[in-house]
Amino acid sequence: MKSIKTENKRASYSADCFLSGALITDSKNTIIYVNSYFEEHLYWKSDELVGQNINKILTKSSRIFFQSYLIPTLLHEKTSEEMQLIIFNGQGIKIPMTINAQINEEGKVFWSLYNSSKQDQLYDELIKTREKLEEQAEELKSLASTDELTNLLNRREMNYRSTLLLEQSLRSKQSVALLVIDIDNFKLINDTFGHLEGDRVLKELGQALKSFGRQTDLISRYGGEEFLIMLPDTDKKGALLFCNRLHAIIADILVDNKPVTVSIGMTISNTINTFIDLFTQADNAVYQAKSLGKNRTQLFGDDNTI
Ligand SMILES: Nc1nc2c(ncn2[C@@H]2O[C@H](COP(=O)(O)OP(=O)(O)OP(=O)(O)O)[C@@H](O)[C@H]2O)c(=O)[nH]1
Repeated sequence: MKSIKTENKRASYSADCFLSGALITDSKNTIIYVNSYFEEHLYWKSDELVGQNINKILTKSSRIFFQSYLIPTLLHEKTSEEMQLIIFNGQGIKIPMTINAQINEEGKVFWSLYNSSKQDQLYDELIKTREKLEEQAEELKSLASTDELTNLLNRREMNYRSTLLLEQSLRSKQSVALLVIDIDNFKLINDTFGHLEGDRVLKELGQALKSFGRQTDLISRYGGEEFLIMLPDTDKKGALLFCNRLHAIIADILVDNKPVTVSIGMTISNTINTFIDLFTQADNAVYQAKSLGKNRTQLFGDDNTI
């Protein structure tokens, strides 16, 4: 049995004691009750709202949502929880609110409204944090796959991408060209002009290769002064043309007013080559180019150099 004391205590509480909005509308969507939250926190006086259609406090998009979703849901389910609506406060400012509502048999709807601005801020912050983390992950990925000095692909990334590209090319029966490019007498540049000058040459060569190559070419710094390039969908003729032009643009890089030169070992894939096969062939070819006097391109398996 409830004591009289408890009953009295209950009676002294009302919807005005809660830190959330309470609102009742009738079956014609006319507001018939608002609690004091509306005056204290949303700057609406009770008599400005009671007798008015609920549309008075809803933004345009919220009205559409109210008519097309909320009311049908209430009629069908009798309750509707955690809906997001934007309402105007008495000063005309838009406030995001989370709504719980239930409908009774007479069609009266009992609304409880919670200000969700802080929740929205939290979502915003979560989204920003997630975007930041994604950016950082991208940066890390790029750092892990790029050579710091030249910004070209590093050896590990080149091995990975070349293997993929070669597999695709074998499937589509296209040939690829693999070039090993080795700067001539680079030790002499370092020893005579210092490591910083050597680094400048590496950087400039990296830039030249990048701006010269196509978007689909794989261009890497493979080791100290050795660069590896894979050209998709390229035959012997196209690759030789590429190498000739490469010698010309690299000659624009000067050390002590003299053009830098490179030796290039080149090979063209056939239908059964692996990446290791191709690399070994191009590496042998560059060795041959060096021994034949440097500053030239040597095609693997060919006696002539260019
Ligand atoms: N400045 C600089 N030098 C590097 C870097 N990595 C490797 N090297 C230098 O590159 C030089 C390569 O020398 P070698 O392998 O003898 O080749 P080379 O002098 O070009 O001789 P050839 O290949 O026969 O023309 C060495 O002196 C290395 O120290 C780097 O990141 N920066």
